[in-house]
Amino acid sequence: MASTAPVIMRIMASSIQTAKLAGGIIRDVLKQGDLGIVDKGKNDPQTEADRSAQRCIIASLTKKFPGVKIIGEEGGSDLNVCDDWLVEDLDEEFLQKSCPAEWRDAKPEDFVIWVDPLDGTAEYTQGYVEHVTVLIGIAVKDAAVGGIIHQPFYQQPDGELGRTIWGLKGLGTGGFTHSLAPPGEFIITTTRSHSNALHQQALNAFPATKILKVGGAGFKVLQLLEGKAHAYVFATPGCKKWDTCAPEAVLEAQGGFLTDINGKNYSYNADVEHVNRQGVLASVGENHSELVYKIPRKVREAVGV
Ligand SMILES: Nc1ncnc2c1ncn2[C@@H]1O[C@H](COP(=O)(O)O)[C@@H](OP(=O)(O)O)[C@H]1O
Ligand SMILES: [Mg+2]
Ligand SMILES: [Mg+2]
Ligand SMILES: [Mg+2]
Repeated sequence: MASTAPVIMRIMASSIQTAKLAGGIIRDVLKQGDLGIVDKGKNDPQTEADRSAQRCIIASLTKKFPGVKIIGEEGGSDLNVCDDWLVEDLDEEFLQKSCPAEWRDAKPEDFVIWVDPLDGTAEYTQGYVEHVTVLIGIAVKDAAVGGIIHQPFYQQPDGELGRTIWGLKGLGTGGFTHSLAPPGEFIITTTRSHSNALHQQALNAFPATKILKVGGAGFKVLQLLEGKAHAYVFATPGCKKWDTCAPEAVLEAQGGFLTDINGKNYSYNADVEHVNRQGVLASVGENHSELVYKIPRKVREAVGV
């Protein structure tokens, strides 16, 4: 099965296993205590966990899929890793599923894998570990098609740490229970560490009954999927393609939308600009275009159409 399944199914099944190992590395760095924080820019920390998790993910996926382009947040990594960090196995349960017809013939050169080894780094360094996710996004040509969102610090009912959520357009999602957000309320989830005046102007335009400020694009999209919020608003540049590729694919595989603040999906081919200049707007579905029109024109003009 493993060697005959379509490439996209093998990439997804391998990414599920790889995200789990990366999650273990992230827990280990925290346990050992020295985070090795480096500032990449204003409000843009990188830790030993970001660096090590990226090496594990990119080394494992490069070895398994040598013809596939992989782009990681932390830049060029040393792929010479110990055997313990090389993930060989595929998630067998996922491999049993049937590949949607539209992706069956996609070839290695059609893919770009966008890797955010640790989403929510600021929160990780501040102890809000439940906001942390590992994101592996799978694009085919321009579109975000598949995604893995792994939560290293999610506590399972049996006490085990870690949960892995996946989504593939045309197939569906797995690893969590989908819920609808409370009707009669309008709850927005948004950044807790990258706000600015422009973003605040957009937030003020929504009739929100509650605003949740949490870290990470992955965690915010999980809040939409689990019915904790109705919309994710980030009306300024700052997020990058590795932040949104996996969350977009998982959310849209569940019937939601993740777009820029003009309602347009981003492109995820290998040549695109990494920054999502037109911000992020995500919702669980039915009224996405109404949300787009709530954002003031001034904000829209400031980020460019
Ligand atoms: N102004 C900014 N500068 C740098 N990174 C930003 C940013 N705004 C958002 N991001 C990145 O987008 C992701 C989600 O941000 P937020 O938690 O504020 O919603 C984070 O990913 P990382 O933690 O992977 O770097 C964060 O660093
Ligand atoms: Mg970062
Ligand atoms: Mg990120
Ligand atoms: Mg990151």
